[in-house]
Amino acid sequence: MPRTVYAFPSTETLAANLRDQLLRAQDEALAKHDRFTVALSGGSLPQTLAQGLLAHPESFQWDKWHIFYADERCVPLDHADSNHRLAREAFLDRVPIPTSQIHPINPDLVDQPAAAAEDYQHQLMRVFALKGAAVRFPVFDVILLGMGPDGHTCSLFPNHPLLDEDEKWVSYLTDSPKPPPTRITLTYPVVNHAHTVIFVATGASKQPVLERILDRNEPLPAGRVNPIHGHLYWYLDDAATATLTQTTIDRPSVI
Ligand SMILES: O=C(O)[C@H](O)[C@@H](O)[C@H](O)[C@H](O)COP(=O)(O)O
Repeated sequence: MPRTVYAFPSTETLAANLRDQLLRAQDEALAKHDRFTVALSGGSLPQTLAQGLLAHPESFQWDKWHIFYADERCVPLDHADSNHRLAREAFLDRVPIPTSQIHPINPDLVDQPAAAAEDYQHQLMRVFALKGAAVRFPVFDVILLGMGPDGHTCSLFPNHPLLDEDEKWVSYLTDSPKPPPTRITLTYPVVNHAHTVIFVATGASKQPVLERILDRNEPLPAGRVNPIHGHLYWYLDDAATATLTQTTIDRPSVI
């Protein structure tokens, strides 16, 4: 798997370069098929995306975008803990993606996580409409991920049995060590079939976990993201990377 680790001097420059990469990914996707499929996580990611995307929204073909969530908390869609609400407030409400192409969890199933995960897999199946038995997993054009201080990504937490899921596209958990406890998440096979996976992590608080994952190759959940046919990018800032000593870091000229 090809891997590129970028460090930028600020969140602003990171966001602008990320926008540029998403534009290239969108154009590449639309040259192949008539849609651009993106999965988003929560945390600070939607705000960082907003900083880049909303500065030049006219560059994008929003009517081709399909938004899914890399993970979601099983709460009503307008709840303060909802990743969908976070993304809407950050940028989705301000770009013309057709509502039918933004895919939150089914709000009627937030009290039934197993059914919510199954329903979400069906939402994915409808968009990806896989043909042929050989195609087992959807291929997202881009999956955008954050990473917690414990190395979790999506809702894949250290030492959790979900790390071994190799069949389902979407799983659920009721024992997330980070509240709220009940969530659904994309599984490794889906993340690792994506065309492009991008981690975004900024700030000095990420130094210890980045040392473990990038310098020491510890198999924490984020470190186990390994796209089979795709490219893995780390979008980091100088603060996050300051203590890395073993990792080759690309410092592109910023746009
Ligand atoms: O579901 C969650 O609990 C969060 O979404 C979480 O997974 C977040 O993405 C990471 O902790 C990174 O968060 P930051 O981007 O804020 O560092």
